[in-house]
This record gives sequence, structure tokens and C-alpha cells, in this order.
Amino acid sequence: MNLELSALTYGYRRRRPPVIEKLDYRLPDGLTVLLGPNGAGKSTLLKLAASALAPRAGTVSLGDLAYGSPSYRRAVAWMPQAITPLPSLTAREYVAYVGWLKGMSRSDAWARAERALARVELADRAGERTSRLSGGQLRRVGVATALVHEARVLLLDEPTAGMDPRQRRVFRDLLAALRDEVHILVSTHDVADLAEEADQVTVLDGGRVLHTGTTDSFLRHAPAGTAPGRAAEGAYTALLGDPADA
Ligand SMILES: Nc1ncnc2c1ncn2[C@@H]1O[C@H](COP(=O)(O)OP(=O)(O)OP(=O)(O)O)[C@@H](O)[C@H]1O
Repeated sequence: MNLELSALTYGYRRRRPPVIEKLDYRLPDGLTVLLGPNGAGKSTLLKLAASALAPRAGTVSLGDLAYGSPSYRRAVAWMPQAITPLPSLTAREYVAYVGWLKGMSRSDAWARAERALARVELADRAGERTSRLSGGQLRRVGVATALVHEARVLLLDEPTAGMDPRQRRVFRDLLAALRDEVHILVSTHDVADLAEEADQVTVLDGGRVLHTGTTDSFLRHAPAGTAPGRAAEGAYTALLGDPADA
């Protein structure tokens, strides 16, 4: 059961051209990285997929779940760019609260919050107030909120932005460990960091899918002679054109 967008169109302002126009996209299995320049429409696409925005036209489907229904929202977890901590709640309370909001019983949510925090390696911080966690830890709490209600699709908007290299490593390992259980779509500007580890790479530009396919097929766009370790950047630049011309 894969998330599927068909002829999806969305614009923030009626009189302006849409930001996303007639977009067809099927989220593959595993870990997919969503790349694209500023303003390409990555966040908008993730919000539409999460049913946080209502499309102007087109459809979003996930099996037979009704788009935007409580069961759809339980199956699809979305982590926006900025996670606001609820200062008075501990990490465990926060994760359990999200589970409860998604329709779980209090006791279930509480028990699974513990497990979800262990999965993101934050069991030892479960009793810490969210306001005292670092940005990277807060994003791992965000992933735990998806695991608590056993989402099938995880939509992550620039989760590694602002993380130091060690935090990024922890986060990459976490996504790699989850890729067999959930379909993950993660937007990022860390081209080199995430793209080479992904199963699939999708490049969005001007609200259109410029490329989608396996990581190997993406990396093949790198010009011949690209230095080892620069393949992802080379492929990205080749697909989008030289930044000096942008
Ligand atoms: N709330 C909003 N109101 C009006 N226009 C918006 C709004 N949010 C986004 N846009 C516009 O929609 C377009 C796509 O924005 P979006 O945030 O989806 O791009 P993005 O690829 O995620 O960019 P970035 O990499 O900078 O986060 C941009 O032109 C942006 O200015």
C-alpha cells in the first residue's frame, strides 16, 4: 500500500500560478530522499500528502483510507520543519499525547511511547521536559511520535537541518533502521549526506518532478570524472543546472 498523488494541484493564492501543478507521484517502498532548490514545493508536497493542506485539484490516496480521515492521519505521520516543544510536557508525555490525539487509548499510548522513545535512542531522556532537549533530540522525539501510532508513511521536512555531523549520523542510522517498516519521504538540502544512503531519490523543481528513481539512477547523472564522494552533488547540479545560471 503506497501513497499516491494524482494530478495534484495546489496554490497558496488564487490569482497566482499554482505552486504544484498536476503532479503525479507514487512514493516508493523504503527510504526516499526529496531534493530540490528553495521554493521547489517540497514542504507543500509533504503538507498535501499529510492532509495538512487541501489540494485545489487532484487526489491523494493510501490504499482505501479516506484522505484526511482519522485513519488516514494515523497511517501518515508528518514532521514539519519546526517542531514546537510543549514546555510543560516530558518527552514521554509528549509522545503519548500525540498517540492519544491519533485515537489510541491512554494506557496504550503511554506504553508505546516508552517503546517509541527507545527506538529513537531517547529512553534515557524520556522523563526530560521537551523544552530542555536539543533540536536534534526534539526531531528524534518527532519520529517517536510517528512510531507510537505505527504510521505506515513517514513524511519528514528537513529533519537534519542545523544538526551537527554526529547528530546527523544518528538520524541517518535511525532512518536506515526504519526503512523496512515504513515508507519514508524525507526532504533535505543535505544532498551528499542523505542521498547516497537512500533507496530512491526524487528531485522536485518548480512544483514538478524532475527526476525520480533509484539512488543509482540518480547518481548516474553525475558528470564523468566527478570526484569520489561528490557524486550526489554532481548529479544534483547536473539535473538542475549550474547554480551560477539560476
Ligand atoms: N504560506 C504560504 N503562503 C504563500 N506562499 C507560500 C506559502 N508557503 C510557501 N509558499 C510559496 O510556495 C512555494 C513553494 O514553497 P515550499 O515551502 O513548498 O518550497 P520548498 O521546496 O520546501 O522550499 P525550501 O527548500 O526553501 O524549504 C514558494 O514559492 C513559497 O514562497
